Amino acid sequence: MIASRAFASPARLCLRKACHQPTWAPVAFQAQPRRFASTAESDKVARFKGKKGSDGNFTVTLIEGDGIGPEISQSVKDIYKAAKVPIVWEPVDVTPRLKDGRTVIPDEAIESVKKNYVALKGPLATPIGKGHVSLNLTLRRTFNLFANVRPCRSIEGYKTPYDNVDTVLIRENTEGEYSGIEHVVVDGVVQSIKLITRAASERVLRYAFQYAREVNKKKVRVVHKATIMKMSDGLFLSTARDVAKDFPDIEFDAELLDNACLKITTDPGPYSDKVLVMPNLYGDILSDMCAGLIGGLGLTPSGNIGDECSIFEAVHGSAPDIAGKALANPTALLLSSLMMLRHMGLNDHAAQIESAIFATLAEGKALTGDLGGKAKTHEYAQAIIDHL
Ligand SMILES: NC(=O)C1=CN([C@@H]2O[C@H](COP(=O)(O)OP(=O)(O)OC[C@H]3O[C@@H](n4cnc5c(N)ncnc54)[C@H](O)[C@@H]3O)[C@@H](O)[C@H]2O)C=CC1
Ligand SMILES: O=C(O)CCC(=O)C(=O)O
Ligand SMILES: [Mg+2]
Repeated sequence: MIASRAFASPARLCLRKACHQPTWAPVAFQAQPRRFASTAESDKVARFKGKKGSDGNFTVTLIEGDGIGPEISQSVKDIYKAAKVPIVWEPVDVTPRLKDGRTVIPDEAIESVKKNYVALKGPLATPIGKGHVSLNLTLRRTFNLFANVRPCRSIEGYKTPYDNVDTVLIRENTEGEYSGIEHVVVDGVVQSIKLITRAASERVLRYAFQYAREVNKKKVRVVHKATIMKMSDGLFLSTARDVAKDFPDIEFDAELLDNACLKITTDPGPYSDKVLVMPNLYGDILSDMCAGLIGGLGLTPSGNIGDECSIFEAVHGSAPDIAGKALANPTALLLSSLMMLRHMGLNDHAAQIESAIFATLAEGKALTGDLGGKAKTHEYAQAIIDHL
């Protein structure tokens, strides 16, 4: 089984006029370090699970996304209809708008997610260099989705050099290397600031420990480079050591990022009893790396979890190289939607669709091109429907 169950207004923080991208203040910046309070209250935070209407249906915001987004979203919609999942989709457009020099998500989309608490999202493309900021990151910051949970598990019947992958990466999702604080120092010299706060670190670390308990993983491991980034990763690591004291039932240790890459690709087995938690960039890269071990980005789901809203999306991007050709594998978005269903407590529907996905993959008759098959996106979705 794929492991599952798994706001503050953005402000402008620009150190120099030459800064070419709108940037953000850390969501919960605290100038003064503080001692850790008792876990009791912070561990009991309500994570809203969606809202059931009087007709018994949940309304869920749907952001279809760019590139392959509409194709894979259609597969999810078709399979959900066939499985009679009690969800009414509320599609929203997140085409960015410029407001006071900042890229913003349209108000209608923000209101929809705030109202429904839960959203499923296809990939959104980000221009390289100049152009709008990442809408993916913008959404995560807008809704304060502080933990990005990325499970990755070998698929039974689909052969890769590894048959024992079962990793869960939890990525700090609001700051770190992706804070977007960049400026030109002088011509030819730019500076990008990796912002780490104790508050945001503590929040995601606590979540990682709670998650480990919930999915019966024995250990939480911080992946870091505090040898080099002594202050930033150092703060993340020392915060982890403090938080670990509040979870005596969960073992805790730490590993350097480069060594973690070597060890996971050599033998992922020893990682199956652990939850790996890390700053933003490391989680982004390691999650694509783990996807490569099980058959690629077409297979790996994720959930962006906040205290109020949560947005579920695949690990992959808009895949412009295959967009519009019905070649995309919708499994990653589908599995993300199953994380969403479990988050909402719709476990039976999740289990039914999950079994149909894994039966279809194991049967191997209707695989998409990324898995060596010839099936079009909708043919693979139909095969899943036939297995329901
Ligand atoms: N969360 C999000 O919405 C993300 C958005 N992006 C954005 O996506 C755009 C494209 O980025 P890339 O670096 O090309 O990464 P990508 O993840 O879109 O694609 C990488 C490779 O994996 C393949 N691939 C990805 N998803 C697949 C699927 N479902 N089925 C079959 N093959 C699949 C693609 O064809 C490509 O060869 C960029 O603008 C990037 O910023 C990238 C990652 C995450
Ligand atoms: O926002 C983007 O363009 C890429 C984000 C990304 O790679 C990820 O969330 O995994
Ligand atoms: Mg990525």
